[in-house]
Amino acid sequence: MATRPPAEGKPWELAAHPRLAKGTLVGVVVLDGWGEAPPDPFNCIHAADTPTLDALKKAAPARWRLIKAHGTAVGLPTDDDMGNSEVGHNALGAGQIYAQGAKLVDLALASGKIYEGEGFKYIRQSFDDGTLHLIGLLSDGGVHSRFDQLQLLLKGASEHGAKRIRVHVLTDGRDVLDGSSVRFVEMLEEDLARLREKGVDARVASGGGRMYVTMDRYENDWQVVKRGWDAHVLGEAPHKFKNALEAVKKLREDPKANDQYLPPFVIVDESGKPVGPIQDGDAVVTFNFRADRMVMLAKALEYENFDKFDRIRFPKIRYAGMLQYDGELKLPSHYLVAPPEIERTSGEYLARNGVRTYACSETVKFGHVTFFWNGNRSGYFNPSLEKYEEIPSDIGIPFNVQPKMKALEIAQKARDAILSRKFDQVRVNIANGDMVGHTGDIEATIVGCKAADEAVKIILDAIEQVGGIFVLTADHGNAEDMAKRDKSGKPLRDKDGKVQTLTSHTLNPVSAPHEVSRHVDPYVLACQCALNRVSETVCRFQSP
Ligand SMILES: O=C(O)[C@@H](CO)OP(=O)(O)O
Ligand SMILES: [Mn+2]
Ligand SMILES: [Mn+2]
Repeated sequence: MATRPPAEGKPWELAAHPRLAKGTLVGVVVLDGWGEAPPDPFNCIHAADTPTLDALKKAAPARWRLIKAHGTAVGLPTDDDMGNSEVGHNALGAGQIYAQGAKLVDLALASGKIYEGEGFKYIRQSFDDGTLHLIGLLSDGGVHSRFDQLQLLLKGASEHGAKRIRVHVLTDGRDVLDGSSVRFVEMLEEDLARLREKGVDARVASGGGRMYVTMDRYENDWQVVKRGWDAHVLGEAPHKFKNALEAVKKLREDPKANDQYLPPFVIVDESGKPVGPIQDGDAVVTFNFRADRMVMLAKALEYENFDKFDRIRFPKIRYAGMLQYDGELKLPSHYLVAPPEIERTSGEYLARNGVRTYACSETVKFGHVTFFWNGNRSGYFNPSLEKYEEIPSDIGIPFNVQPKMKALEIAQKARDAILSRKFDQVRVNIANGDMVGHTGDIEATIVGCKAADEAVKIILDAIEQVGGIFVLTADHGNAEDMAKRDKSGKPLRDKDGKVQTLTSHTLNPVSAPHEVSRHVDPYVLACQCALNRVSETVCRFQSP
């Protein structure tokens, strides 16, 4: 049980809902990456055939409202920050807004407190005799990491005694434009050159594309992490270069190259020796603040007993995460910045009130409706009341090739869970808008959105059969805008006149229902005026 004693004066018991009978099933459907934007050829949701959602909105337009899912509304540093799954599902699951990792790291860096914390003191013990390795996403996307934070950390670590630094870079192309890896590596190399002028031996040591190297999540494919381990830790990769700029430029010469999927590479010296494998006595920091895509690497770096792949060598290092990524596993045990303490989540309320819940998605989004939903805690609150079901995602096939993903399978599982009447809350994440949207393939994203709509129909039909209610919403935008735009909203074109593809999330709002029933007379959600209120309402609907 991940439950804690009640905070002083705050009982866990939920008050009865004024109108909704106890035992009414509540379906919660999160359409991942499904924002609201005007009709436009680059709005895949609009272009797709989505009769279920169209009918819902057309039948009762007043029941729908737009809610913000980006920026400060979900705890991000500024309103220029696009939404993402972690902050979206944290907000939905917790029913409250917390200053998120990005913001907490900003504050710790600005105040210098990051260098006074336990985590930094711990890794600093390696600075005299060992190397400091920084591993993370090289990007200013602000979803998993930020380039300016890496810059500050490099500067601060060297000022606090790091004499030898190796950076292991994961190229992005998902939260930022494809091809921008070259510019980020150039900027990083300039910073490292400045550090070298000051006598710090600082270099890039290895790298690869985030989706192919290191940053897998929810144990979808350990081979991704193994490729990263081999390059970062062992100094072994199929591609070897003299410096990182040459690496990304050369690897991008392949006409099919894509920053998200660059192969692993290591940087070698004149004699062909890797410049920065991780050795006994070194310090390692994973500088992403976001949890999901760092947990697997953190396990490989921290766990003595580990059988997911053959590590070949398990160096004795001092390892710290930028944040602690998993509050239940306390992983990693050392971290530079304390994560948001997401307390009293709806999942915990439901468990403490005897409400039975079922959560389901496919692997690539499974932790969104479990781990993120529960405030970045793995595991159940009360296994006798909860069932979490994972549909294995396709491995090794890009999602634009299989854009329907597992939408149908998720819907069928949810339908069975609803009709079984064994659960009071059934929540799912349907991944297509987001995962196919990230590929930048417009045709495929349109197919994916249609599949998501079909899945919604199956789930809502089942809810209707048992007389339940539903909350249908999204965590942030993605598929509704696939074009990079100028300030006036006009699509930007590259030098060949082609519209620049937007693979990232957006700043667009998402829709959420005011009222949550297709058939029962309207139950106006008491306090659903912002994303952060949805889950609180879900709790209250289910109160005994
Ligand atoms: O794939 C991911 O890691 C992010 C984008 O970086 O997407 P989401 O927040 O939807 O999971
Ligand atoms: Mn998402
Ligand atoms: Mn996404």
